[in-house]
Amino acid sequence: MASLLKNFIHGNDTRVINKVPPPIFQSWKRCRGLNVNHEQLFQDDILQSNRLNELLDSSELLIRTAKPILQHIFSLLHTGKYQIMLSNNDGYILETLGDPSFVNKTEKFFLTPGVNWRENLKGTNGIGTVLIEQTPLAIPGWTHYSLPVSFLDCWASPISSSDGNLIGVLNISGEAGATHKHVMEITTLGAAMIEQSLAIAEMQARFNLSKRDLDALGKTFINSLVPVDKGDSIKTDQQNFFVPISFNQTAGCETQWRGRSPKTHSILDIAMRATRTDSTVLIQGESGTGKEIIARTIHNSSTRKEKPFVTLNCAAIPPNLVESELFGYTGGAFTGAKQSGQPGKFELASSGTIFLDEIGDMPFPVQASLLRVLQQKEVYRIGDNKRRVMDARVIAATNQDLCQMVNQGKFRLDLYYRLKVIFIEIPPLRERIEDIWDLAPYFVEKLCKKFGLPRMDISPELFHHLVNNQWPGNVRQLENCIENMIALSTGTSTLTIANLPIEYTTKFQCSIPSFEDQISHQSAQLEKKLIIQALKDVNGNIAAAARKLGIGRTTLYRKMNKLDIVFP
Ligand SMILES: Nc1ncnc2c1ncn2[C@@H]1O[C@H](COP(=O)(O)OP(=O)(O)OP(=O)(O)O)[C@@H](O)[C@H]1O
Repeated sequence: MASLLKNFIHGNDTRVINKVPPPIFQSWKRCRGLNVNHEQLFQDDILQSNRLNELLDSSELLIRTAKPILQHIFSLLHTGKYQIMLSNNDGYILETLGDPSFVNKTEKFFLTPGVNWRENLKGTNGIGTVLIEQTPLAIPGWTHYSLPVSFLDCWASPISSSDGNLIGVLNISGEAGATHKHVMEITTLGAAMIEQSLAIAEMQARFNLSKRDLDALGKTFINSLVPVDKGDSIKTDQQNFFVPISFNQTAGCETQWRGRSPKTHSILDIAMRATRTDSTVLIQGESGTGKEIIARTIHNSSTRKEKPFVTLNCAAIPPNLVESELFGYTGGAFTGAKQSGQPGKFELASSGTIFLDEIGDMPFPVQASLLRVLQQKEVYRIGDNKRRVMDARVIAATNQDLCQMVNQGKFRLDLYYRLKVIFIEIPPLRERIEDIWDLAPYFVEKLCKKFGLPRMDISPELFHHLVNNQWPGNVRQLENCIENMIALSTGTSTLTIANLPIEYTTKFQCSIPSFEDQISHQSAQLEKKLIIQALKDVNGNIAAAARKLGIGRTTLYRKMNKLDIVFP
């Protein structure tokens, strides 16, 4: 393999071009064009300690955010014979972490903070070449343009800020020729984790800043309106002033419903449109996804908001009592009935909203009575023939698949359609994990207030743990987990993984796919991408694609089959 580079340096491009990955070939061309030294590695551009300290200070956020992630990914590199490096977007190494015996070996090759690894200085290498190509790359030892570093196999991935600017590179180096499993995937995942942590940190900073600005703005505004000596009225006006602000911030939605995912946005969008009418709404979603909170949001944002919001959990009361709970009864209507009689939930919800939770558990015979009420807009108490107008808006919720229940004859088709005039499906939290970025800090703030504790932050590692869990109990489980951590915390200002109760750590291990599994999933995706690209490049010619990929035709067919690749 090393002879390929020699051939290239001597100008034999045609011998090399098809045997070297295109980004490496381009990099070699750049290095040759710039006369980068092939035999020696020069000590160009190494920062003196004062300049290095300045650089480390100005990169503090990136380093602080990346450090725990570097430790985490180092723990995943099983043999430990690796060195991880973080560089900035100028190619300067900012931080390194590695196996001490291996680092001893690499130090003399300048893999230390303050050394610049731009491609024009050091030739083809993980940091420098990725800074130019801006894509994850594997740089096997023999592809390094500078011979002295050919003893290293490297993998590197770019790190971008939330606005898409390149801010650095994550590079992992190991001994060339050794067996390296999943290092490319670990590198790209590590870079993605750093990007995610930075986005969270930025968001927290922005939130704190805007809260400070808002407080300052509030004070200025009040001071300019109200004479300073009227302490009480200042307080009242200040409260009034903040009401429209928080109302606007939640896009007109009067119940706090957190979440930034497109799925949550579209749910809120349907919910807000539902407030304009009195049509029945059916909300479907797993337990703890927020069905009740969305029902309350619809009620609180509608013209009915001053009227009652009455809930009936159809699964929580004995089937024989559901009817009397819903419609009420007259005195002595049945054994055990109150002498004075009792209004039903429909009457109690008059002009407001009735929320029928777990509607899938409504007994079949009661479904017919409910349908009648919805159609005729009137209720009769059990044992009574006095007609009462039913003007409550009905919102029903279920965690079962009602359509399937209809097919199985367990739920009435006509009632199903009556309820499903507006349909809202809330996906499980694991399908909208971006929401955790809003939900977790929201619950921390809410629960700190509840327990009378000072504000707390969430460490980036804990955030990663939270966003990587499957949350089978959805938002409720997340809230309970955070409540647990806060309740058991002892004077900490930042919640970390150490605050997770043991049983939760075990649960995390059980419920999330192992890192190995995640990696093999990622590898499969990567493999799929490469195969599709190769097929595209050769217009679907299987033999040519197999040659391009360096595998046999049968293997390619087998892989296409396994990865569901259909290529016309
Ligand atoms: N988007 C959200 N923002 C803030 N809190 C939320 C959100 N979604 C759910 N919650 C909170 O999570 C908990 C569970 O929500 P909710 O009771 O609405 O779920 P549900 O789907 O009705 O559950 P179940 O099916 O078990 O009745 C509540 O404490 C609720 O306040």
